[in-house]
Parts: sequence; structure tokens; C-alpha cells
Amino acid sequence: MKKSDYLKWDAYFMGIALLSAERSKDPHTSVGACIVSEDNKILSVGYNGMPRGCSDDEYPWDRNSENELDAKYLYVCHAELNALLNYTGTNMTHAKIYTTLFPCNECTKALIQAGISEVIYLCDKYAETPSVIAAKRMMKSAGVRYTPYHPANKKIQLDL
Ligand SMILES: O=c1[nH]c(=O)n([C@H]2C[C@H](O)[C@@H](COP(=O)(O)O)O2)cc1CO
Ligand SMILES: [Zn+2]
Repeated sequence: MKKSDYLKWDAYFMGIALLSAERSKDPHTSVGACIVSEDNKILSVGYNGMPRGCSDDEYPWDRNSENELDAKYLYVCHAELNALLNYTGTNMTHAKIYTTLFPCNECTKALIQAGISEVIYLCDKYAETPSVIAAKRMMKSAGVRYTPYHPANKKIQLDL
């Protein structure tokens, strides 16, 4: 008989999003995303980080700064956008994105335009912000489903 405690699809893809988030250098919020085709093939992954050529050591990671230019927000590329940009194929229609944080309005525009049909998210800590409220409004209009991920198991252990 086959084993029953194998990793289910949702846990597998959210696990990959979480593992990708571990690559982030953001000291406050690490985000990871994994884009999956309709038939459960992984199309792309991404995490939040500085754009290529913009050194993690030179650019700021601060949240608050007197000068906006000295905070991270103008520079950092979001996990969801990186996952879209890392895709080398040509067709994302009906794909799903697993993301550890609910996408912002800017990523949402790009996800909609790329043909993503569902967002599965782990955390929604910025639900009250205009960015996320706008994101949900656009998803509803565009027919993009958003579904919170409720893990069956809290832990996936990897021993290296
Ligand atoms: O959807 C998102 N995806 C994403 O990658 N991010 C990134 C940008 C920042 O590096 C970090 C948010 O930082 P903070 O929580 O300190 O405001 O997460 C932020 C959002 C916001 O929803
Ligand atoms: Zn975003």
C-alpha cells in the first residue's frame, strides 16, 4: 500500500514559496512566491530582493527613514513580481500563485495581466492597507480567486 503521509500539492507549493522566502535579505518581512500551472507544474519562483546589480549591502533595508531614498520601499522587488519576471515560458493563463504574503496592488496588476487565475496566500498582515484593499478589489473585478492557505500540518521537516 502507498504511504499516506506524502506532501499534498498545496503544502508542496506553499513549502516551496516558504523556502524561497528564506533567500530574502529583508530583515523585517521575507516573502516567497511559487507560480504553478493548471496541471501542477512549477513555472517559476521568486522572493523579495533588490534588483539585479543593486547590491544587498549598498541599498537600504530600513523601513522608516527621514529621507524616503534611505528606506527599502523604492528599491525592493516584490516576491510575486520576481516570480512573474523569472518565468521563461510564454503562457501563464490559468496559473496559480502560492505566496507567503497577500500581494500588493502593484503585483496584483501584473498578476492579472499575466493571466494568473488564483492566489493562495499564507499571511494577510497588511489586509487593512489601501494597497491590499485595492488588490482585492481588482482581483474580484478580474475574476482572480484568492484563497487563504490553512496548513494541515504546521511543520515540514527537511534534514540536510
Ligand atoms: O506582497 C508583497 N510582496 C513582497 O515581496 N513584499 C515585500 C516588500 C518588502 O521587502 C517587504 C515588506 O516589508 P515591511 O513588512 O517591512 O513593510 O515585503 C511586500 C508585499 C506587500 O503586500
Ligand atoms: Zn507587490
